[in-house]
Amino acid sequence: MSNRKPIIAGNWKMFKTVSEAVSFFSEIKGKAEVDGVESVICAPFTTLPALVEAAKGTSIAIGAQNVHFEDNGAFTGEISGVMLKDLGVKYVIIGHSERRAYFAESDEIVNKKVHASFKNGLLPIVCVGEKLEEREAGQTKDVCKVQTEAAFQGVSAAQAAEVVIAYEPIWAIGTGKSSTSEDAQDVIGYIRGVVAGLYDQATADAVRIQYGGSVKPNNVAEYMGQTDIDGALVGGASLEPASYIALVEGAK
Ligand SMILES: O=C(CO)COP(=O)(O)O
Repeated sequence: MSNRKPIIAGNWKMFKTVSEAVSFFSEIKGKAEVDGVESVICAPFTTLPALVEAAKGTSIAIGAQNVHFEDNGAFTGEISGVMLKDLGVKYVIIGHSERRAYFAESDEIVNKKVHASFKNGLLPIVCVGEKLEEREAGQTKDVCKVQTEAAFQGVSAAQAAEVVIAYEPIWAIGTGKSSTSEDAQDVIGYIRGVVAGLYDQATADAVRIQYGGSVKPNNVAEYMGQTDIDGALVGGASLEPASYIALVEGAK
């Protein structure tokens, strides 16, 4: 039905110095490169120049974990899409639940960042997902719908087709309590339907949707076996070279 290319993205969060990042990369080079699977490392800003350099001539893409929505200006401590593009970064994670929770990132800011990404030739990985109490209250799909619709506001169909969505139930992040693959498929299939409602079925069929939350080498294949799950956004298990390589291999 679709020819979506599976995409495994490691989200290192606030881990690794430049030398640790370069050493990691030298170990995954040639290994976390599997035909038919896209491999992306989303790393701290400080490591990006070295990683982009190390990734030259490989099929591994480099991503950032945040971007400011303005191109430049008096925004102390922020990094813009212009700066990331200049480095050679391809992807940027937007709206991770940790940024929503600890840095007051609203749906509106997420949307502005999605626009800033496209303006600067970066591809957004937009994170959506419910809190435990929202899940228990039966609000999972409603929460994902609101977050997805907000993120895509004013985004053209051609751009939308290039967005990667990461469905990350917050209660599954870093807890070892992963969603079952059936539950993840249920929500991700629903999110695809939300995109179809905003655009059309062809656009929705083009969008890649990852699952994230305690994905490990031993469960990645199970998620990948589901119709609508096109990859994984992985925190903890992306930090060790052998584990990251196994994730990419498991996504074949
Ligand atoms: O937040 C995540 C990826 O963005 C998931 O983290 P873990 O894989 O450590 O649960």
